[in-house]
Amino acid sequence: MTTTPAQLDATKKGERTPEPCIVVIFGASGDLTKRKLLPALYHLDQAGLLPEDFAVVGVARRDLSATFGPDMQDGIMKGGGVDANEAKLKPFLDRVQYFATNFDDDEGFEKLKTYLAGLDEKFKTKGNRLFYLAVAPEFFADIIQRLGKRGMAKPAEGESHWVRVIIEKPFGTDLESARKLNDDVNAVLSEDQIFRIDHYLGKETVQNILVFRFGNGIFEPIWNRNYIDHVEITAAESIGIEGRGPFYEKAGLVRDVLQNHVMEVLSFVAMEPPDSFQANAVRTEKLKVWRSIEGIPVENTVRGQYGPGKVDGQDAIGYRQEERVNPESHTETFGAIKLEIENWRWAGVPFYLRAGKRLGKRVTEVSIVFKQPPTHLFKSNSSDDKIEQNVITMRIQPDEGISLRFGAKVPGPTTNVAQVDMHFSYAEAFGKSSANGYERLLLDAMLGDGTLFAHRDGVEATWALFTPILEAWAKDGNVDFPNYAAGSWGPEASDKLIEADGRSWRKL
Ligand SMILES: NC(=O)C1=CN([C@@H]2O[C@H](COP(=O)(O)OP(=O)(O)OC[C@H]3O[C@@H](n4cnc5c(N)ncnc54)[C@H](OP(=O)(O)O)[C@@H]3O)[C@@H](O)[C@H]2O)C=CC1
Ligand SMILES: O=C1O[C@H](COP(=O)(O)O)[C@@H](O)[C@H](O)[C@H]1O
Repeated sequence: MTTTPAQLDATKKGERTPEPCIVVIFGASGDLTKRKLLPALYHLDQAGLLPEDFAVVGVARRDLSATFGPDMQDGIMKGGGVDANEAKLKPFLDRVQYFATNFDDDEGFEKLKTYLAGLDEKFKTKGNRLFYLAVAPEFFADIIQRLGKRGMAKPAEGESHWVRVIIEKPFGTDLESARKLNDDVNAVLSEDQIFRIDHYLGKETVQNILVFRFGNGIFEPIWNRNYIDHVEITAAESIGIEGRGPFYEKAGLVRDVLQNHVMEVLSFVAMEPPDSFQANAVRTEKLKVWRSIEGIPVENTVRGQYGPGKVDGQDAIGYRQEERVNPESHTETFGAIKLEIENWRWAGVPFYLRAGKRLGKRVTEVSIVFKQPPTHLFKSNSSDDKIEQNVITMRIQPDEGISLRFGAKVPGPTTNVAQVDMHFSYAEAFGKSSANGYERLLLDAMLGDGTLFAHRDGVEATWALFTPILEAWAKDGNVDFPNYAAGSWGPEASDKLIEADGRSWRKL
């Protein structure tokens, strides 16, 4: 991870160094732990951002005690794309331990409690715990209940250590299940102990949306219905479901990406300035955005599923041909919606959101498309002599950066206008970073800072928007899937959704 001078300064001053603690990862042998969590912890270690007194304990079902070290080395270096040699990894791996238990084994939890207490002695971790639930959602409530039952979820009277729990997504599958999960979790833990993770909030470029808007004086005055024609958010992936058939069959694109990642990004684009960058202030403003969306009519939604096609010049199979997927599956792998935020700033400005698997390329970006100038003074270089609109594009990934598209005079004896781009690139300005979003969020959770985590009300507010759509889709079995070819930009209906308003998706 490239560490910026500011980060290092903060670290030297001890401002961002957590207290001693043990990070306990449930689901230690899983895909997420190998590909994202251990690499992120290793990056933090290399950047000097972890406390000196620190340990990681992986918990899973299989007995991997003997092989966990080498397995993890392999996982970190290959799965996480970490560029490190054994000598650099060793001191980190010495602090990574493994504990085998079944999640439904009460006795296993009792033993885990004793084991962690032993590690406190060895690593001087003072009883502080960050539990990370990197497990299938059906285990979230169960594990928390067992922690509660064994006295592991809260410090006892007179004890001064802390206990925090990171919960992975998806947080519920609809409004009702999200409410139930919130109730179950809140029965054991107080809200300030709960860190509902959405790794998009850990991405530098997502956080930079707030810095761009509220850390500069020039953008906010035009960030409203008076100047903005519409907003587009695209989260396109070229990959398919990567062997996660059973998970994806139950989830689908809306539950996997739209309800969480895309709605989080939307809230940063649309929220009012919070009165501070503290968790409660930010959460309050995000919530107001979601609550100002007065429902999304099903006519303003499009669903799709990829069929066979070509991605990056290679043949790609269709979703229904993927392993462990129903050959007649109705699960959506693409979603597009149009919504409006009924508040003073945004009334009348449509937001078009789309996300999907196996699209033309991997790109996540937000485009703010401004209104046309009031008169047509110059000749445009475009074939239809159309007045182009200014666009601010915030590229979340890859090629992270921001660009402003505007008209410029084409050199020559006529006064023709062509569209040009002014571009800021993260990599050019700050160097390349391999951070995956989890570094920042793990660090924040160790520090007890919930600003970049989802809150109970927020999760329920976004589910309240998507549950009726999912229910309407489930009732209407009349789907014509597959309806887009792998490697394309989604179903035709997605283009029609925006074209019906005389607009079109930006070419990416
Ligand atoms: N993978 C990803 O890219 C992403 C994942 N997530 C979320 O993270 C969570 C984990 O996902 P992922 O890592 O892919 O899942 P995996 O299926 O790869 O891993 C599941 C883990 O849970 C353990 N486990 C399962 N059942 C039990 C049990 N009864 N007792 C003890 N251990 C058990 C497994 O251990 P064992 O090997 O011993 O069976 C394994 O370590 C999910 O909620 C997912 O939605 C979120 C974003 C991205
Ligand atoms: O949570 C998830 O996110 C990934 C996309 O994350 P990114 O950081 O690679 O953009 C998605 O592929 C996966 O299906 C989903 O579960």
